[in-house]
Amino acid sequence: MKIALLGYGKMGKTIEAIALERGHTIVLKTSKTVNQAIKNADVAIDFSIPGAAVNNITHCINHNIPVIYGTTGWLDQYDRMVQLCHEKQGAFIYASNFSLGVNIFFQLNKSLAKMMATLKDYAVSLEEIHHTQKLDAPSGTAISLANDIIKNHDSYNHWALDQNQEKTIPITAKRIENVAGTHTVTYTSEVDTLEIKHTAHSRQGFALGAVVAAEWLHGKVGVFTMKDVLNIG
Ligand SMILES: NC(=O)C1=CN([C@@H]2O[C@H](COP(=O)(O)OP(=O)(O)OC[C@H]3O[C@@H](n4cnc5c(N)ncnc54)[C@H](OP(=O)(O)O)[C@@H]3O)[C@@H](O)[C@H]2O)C=CC1
Ligand SMILES: O=C(O)C1=N[C@H](C(=O)O)C[C@H](O)C1
Repeated sequence: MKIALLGYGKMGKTIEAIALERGHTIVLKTSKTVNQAIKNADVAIDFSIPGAAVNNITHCINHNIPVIYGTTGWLDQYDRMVQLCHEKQGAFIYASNFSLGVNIFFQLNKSLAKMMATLKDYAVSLEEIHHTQKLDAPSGTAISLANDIIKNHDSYNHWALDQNQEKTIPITAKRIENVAGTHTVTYTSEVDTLEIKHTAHSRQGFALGAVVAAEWLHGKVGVFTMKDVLNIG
């Protein structure tokens, strides 16, 4: 496949290496606003900045280029982009986390939330740890985990960063040099604590997942998720 990389930073470079290993060609790599050169691509993979989301996704969909979207911190515009994709019969996948491990962790989190919903003595909290260059907090993955708990546990209807309020899942975001991404979901009662945790050892898992998603999306029309790509859940 001919791939356009929108955002050529830490993730863009990791994706390039994996895409080349898997026999793909990189026809565009840019850290600037998307331009006409994208029209040669079979698929675009975007790991850039939240402020570029609407422009980059719109540009790709208007040029009939399927989009794999990994940038986090822009979800207030998600429904608008989904609508555009349907209107133009484009192809689009957003995932807060493309790694296989985290997508299995998402399923565990949902099952655990269903089980814990009847055990009212336990309070849930989330912690995410990332490298110090990360622009957004909480992480997109932590937001996905929190939203999945809210859907499956009737004691919660909001999440909030560093706040303990009624019916609200508190999220703590820590920034430590060189941490690729660690997420922990904790249920605590007076008598014990139950935790599930995912630790990324590098960016390889995210990058491989994004390339696998691009291979899967090529030739399809519609809005999909990693659950469709990995056929889980
Ligand atoms: N979904 C997932 O699985 C994962 C998601 N992410 C997310 O991906 C994003 C990027 O992460 P990371 O690679 O670590 O960040 P980096 O800061 O290393 O890279 C971002 C790149 O985007 C460039 N850029 C800035 N403006 C634009 C624009 N308008 N169009 C295209 N590129 C632009 C930046 O250029 P310059 O430096 O010149 O400003 C930079 O090269 C983040 O939102 C992060 O949360 C990260 C890992 C996994
Ligand atoms: O910025 C990162 O690095 C990461 N961002 C994603 C997120 O916000 O959840 C995914 C992963 O945790 C790494």
